Amino acid sequence: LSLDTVRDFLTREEDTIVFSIIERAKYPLNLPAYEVPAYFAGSRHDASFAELFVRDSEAVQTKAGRYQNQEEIPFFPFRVPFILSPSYNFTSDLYPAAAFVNLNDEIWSIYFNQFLSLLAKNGDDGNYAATAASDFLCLQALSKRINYGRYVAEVKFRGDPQNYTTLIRNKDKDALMKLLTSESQEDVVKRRVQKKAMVFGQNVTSNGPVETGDSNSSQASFKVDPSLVYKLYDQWVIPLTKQVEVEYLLHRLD
Ligand SMILES: O=C(O)C(=O)C[C@]1(C(=O)O)C=C[C@@H](O)C=C1
Repeated sequence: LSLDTVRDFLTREEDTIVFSIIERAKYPLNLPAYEVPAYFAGSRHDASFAELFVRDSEAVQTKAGRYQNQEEIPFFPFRVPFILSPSYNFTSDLYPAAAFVNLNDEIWSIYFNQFLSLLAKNGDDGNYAATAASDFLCLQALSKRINYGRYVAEVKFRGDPQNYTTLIRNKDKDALMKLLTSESQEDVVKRRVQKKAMVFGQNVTSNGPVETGDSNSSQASFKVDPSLVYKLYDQWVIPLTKQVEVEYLLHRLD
């Protein structure tokens, strides 16, 4: 585990995030998937269709062993007596007492309450299950990336244990945030994801050159507005990753 390898991981995860939001943008908003039907209120199904879809999908993937690797954390943890996949002895580089840190609740809420209406066009085509399936992929990709802040923080702690230890003992969140921040790196990340949205989301035809999205071409030629992907990282993904890093560090000496 080194700063280079964790950054390589975050870079590769960008592809998954961009592809998954391009897929979600195929469908209109499909609002009924996110509302709790009145006839469910108070019952054990008191949740939106999208939530029920994620719960059941995660239950299947938990049984299949998906969360045996600590890199991924389910939104709805689910206990199973045994798992179906061949066993594998995952080692973890995380500090055990801090490994639980995650921001899945915040990710869930931002995705449904703030991001989705910026991504999907208004409308309802009834494809609720396909829509929820693509939401699930977006949520998994975002969760994996943001909660990977635990690994980034572990690397940073090991690289400078003395300074981090002092700040952790003082529970100085602001100073921890400052010490782990690299504004130049954040800038690289945001510009790169915007470019990925242009490259992965361009319209490809069999003849003529590949359209490269320069800043003059209209945004309508991209499947997802590249500036929305920039905003996703600028306002949510990077700040939440940093919050995960701080929370992890606060438990790093427990
Ligand atoms: O690459 C790092 O050093 C990270 O901590 C990750 C990250 C990010 O979310 O991309 C977060 C904080 C830093 O300011 C820079 C980048």
